[in-house]
Amino acid sequence: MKALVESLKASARETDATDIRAAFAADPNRFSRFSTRLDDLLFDYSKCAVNDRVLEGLEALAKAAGVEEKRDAMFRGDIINITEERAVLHTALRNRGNRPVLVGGKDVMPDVNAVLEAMGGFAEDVRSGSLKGATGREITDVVNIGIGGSDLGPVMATLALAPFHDGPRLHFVSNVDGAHIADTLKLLDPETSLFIVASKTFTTIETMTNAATARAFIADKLGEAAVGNHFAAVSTALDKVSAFGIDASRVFGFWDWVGGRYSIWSAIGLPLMIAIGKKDFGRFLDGGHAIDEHFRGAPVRENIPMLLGLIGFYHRTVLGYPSRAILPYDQRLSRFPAYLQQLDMESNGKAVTLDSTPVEFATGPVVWGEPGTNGQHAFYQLIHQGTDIIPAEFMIAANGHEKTLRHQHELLIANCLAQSEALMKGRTLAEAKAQLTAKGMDEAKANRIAPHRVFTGNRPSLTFVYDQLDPFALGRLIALYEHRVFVEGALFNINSFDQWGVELGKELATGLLPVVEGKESAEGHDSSTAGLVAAILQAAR
Ligand SMILES: O=P(O)(O)OC[C@H]1O[C@H](O)[C@H](O)[C@@H](O)[C@@H]1O
Repeated sequence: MKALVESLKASARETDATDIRAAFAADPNRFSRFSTRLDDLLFDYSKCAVNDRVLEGLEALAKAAGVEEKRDAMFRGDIINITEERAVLHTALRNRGNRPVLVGGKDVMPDVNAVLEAMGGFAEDVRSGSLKGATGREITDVVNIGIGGSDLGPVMATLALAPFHDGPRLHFVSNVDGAHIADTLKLLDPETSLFIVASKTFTTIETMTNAATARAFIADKLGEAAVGNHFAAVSTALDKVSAFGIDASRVFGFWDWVGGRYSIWSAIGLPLMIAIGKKDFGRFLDGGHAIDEHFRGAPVRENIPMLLGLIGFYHRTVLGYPSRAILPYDQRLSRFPAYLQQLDMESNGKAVTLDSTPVEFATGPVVWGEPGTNGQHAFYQLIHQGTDIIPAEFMIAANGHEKTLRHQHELLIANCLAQSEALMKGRTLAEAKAQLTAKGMDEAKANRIAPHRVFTGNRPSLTFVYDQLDPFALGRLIALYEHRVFVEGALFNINSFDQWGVELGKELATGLLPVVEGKESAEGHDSSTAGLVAAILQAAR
């Protein structure tokens, strides 16, 4: 693999692959050669630093890394999460054709369908008002209490699908910071509120603490006996849920073969289903399934997640670009970058291979972003003229939902396309100077100012265009990125499905709590930690 990566570096150098501007000038068909479509979804990667030779090299790399075999092993239900000894089957949750999926010889589909059915019944009862609070009033507000994978997916998707939201109001509480739940509870009437405690493990301290606060809110206002009417839970740890006192009829399970950051398709999606209804949630699953079928069947050069992964690997590992910016020109995708941060960085932020040896090259990039056009007025300066090259990933709908505001949508589109054009084309020193002198600036001043107005160009970007952001389109987008992360993880030869990196901080926080509470001394901690604790305790009221 290392040798293949080196030869890709050489091909990029020898073929001037990073001179994207020259590639466009030389080939009027570049767009049609380096873009592909799946129904209304267009994927344009012509503004990336690729050419045929590079793509051939990347295909060879994918073969050598066994990406397709690894993909098939995932869909088959092999134990590919080797450190946790689990299958990885979020795809079974959206397996709309009901093709049998075996785990330990047993088809999981009947259980998957049973939970989906139960969620549907519960969601529709909440939405129709037939499910009532303890005092007989309808539910107007649903609060999801969860964090990480038990929060980001539902938050992101609920915002994304606002035009389809016709159920009760939704709120999300994740942070252990008491401010989060306090600010939320202020908005609620306990008689008409329903809390969903969402936690795969049902041990996460943030979620358990917030759930206890919510429980007290109901018990204090409506009495202990009312708690059951105002809570539901989603978890794989059903024994722990029953200990919390939530009735089995309001508990929705999932399985250890669903990773937290891949769990929006499972019962973790319950808040989204309550917001948009069972039918639209089904369309969301359909979108994910469409990508699964595409990922399994399409040849590499038409396979969007495969291309996305290969190009991602190429930019990151071969060309050494340290981060990628996710820039949806879609305000409703405002939390999509945060969602992808967990998906990508928790999956591929690893430095040990599946053979338990250190990796030989750079793995997952830093993932970040904000919706356009807002980002343009904040951090795009650095993307255009900073010293790092940051591949940008744009996404835009051909149609907004606001029919009477088509003009605003046209402005949005123009801005999105202009950014990728500017990143690719840039502005030379001669062009910058000519612009200044044309405005009447004298030669000496123009020489001084022009360098500040130079854009190197050749900054890679890729663009997704879809018809409109609806449940199907969102499901498709998420699944595309899931499989992209999979392809990159397969090339890195790492386990994309564990997350040991989050453990140490949790362990130390548990150890520090008694010190922060003033019950134990800070002895044994480093002087910075001890000094910070002392300062806080001194100021504590
Ligand atoms: O769903 P839970 O078990 O409460 O876990 C919530 C989150 O916390 C952990 O620390 C993991 O890093 C995440 O992958 C997970 O999504």
